[in-house]
Amino acid sequence: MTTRIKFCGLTRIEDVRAAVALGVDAIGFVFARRSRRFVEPGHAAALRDALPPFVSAVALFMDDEPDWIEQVIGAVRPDLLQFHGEETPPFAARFARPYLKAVPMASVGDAAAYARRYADARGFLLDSHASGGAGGSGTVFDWSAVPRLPRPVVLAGGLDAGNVAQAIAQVKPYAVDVSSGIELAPGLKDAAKMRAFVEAVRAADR
Ligand SMILES: O=C(O)c1ccccc1NCC(=O)[C@H](O)[C@H](O)COP(=O)(O)O
Repeated sequence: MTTRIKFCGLTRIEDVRAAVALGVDAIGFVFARRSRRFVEPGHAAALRDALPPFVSAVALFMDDEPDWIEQVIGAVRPDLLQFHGEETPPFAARFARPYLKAVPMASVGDAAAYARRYADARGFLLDSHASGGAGGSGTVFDWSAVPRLPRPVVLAGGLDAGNVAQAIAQVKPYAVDVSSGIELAPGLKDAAKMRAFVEAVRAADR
């Protein structure tokens, strides 16, 4: 099976173009203001316009106000929302857009029960949320704790070109998601690391 690839936390047009040229499936833009990878909606809209058909734009939020989320949706027209905080299932559903729910694997005891709560989620992004933080920590969690889930699993948290093949072999996720592992600095991606990551995923799929 082909493992889908999402690159997250992009802020520069050259990084978006490089990711598209590598054939990634989705690009994540972070609209949580506390993030070091935050992008203004107007700038993200320009980045989004560089995406060809069949490459998805994903808008990330973390306990943000509904007005802010609506503003971002209006400006960026994301294909998918991604919620990283304590958003409840009704809150996540109120925007009438498909969404992923991030599951904080470092703190959630029963990930399957957690996932069942979010009956409307299109998939679950399993991340470490290291030290009670958000996402994008660059920290791996214990992959043996990944249960069978009723909808697609997007594996995130500390992935890079060196460990993603092992992660795919062990978890067999629908998709992998990376931010820190393809960066020079927060929000600034590295062309060589992006390429190495995609090549490692393709090799793992063969
Ligand atoms: O990236 C952030 O700064 C961030 C802030 C608040 C909520 C979510 C955030 N990022 C989510 C992600 O980018 C993914 O979880 C990520 O791909 C995994 O990150 P990493 O461990 O750095 O690869």
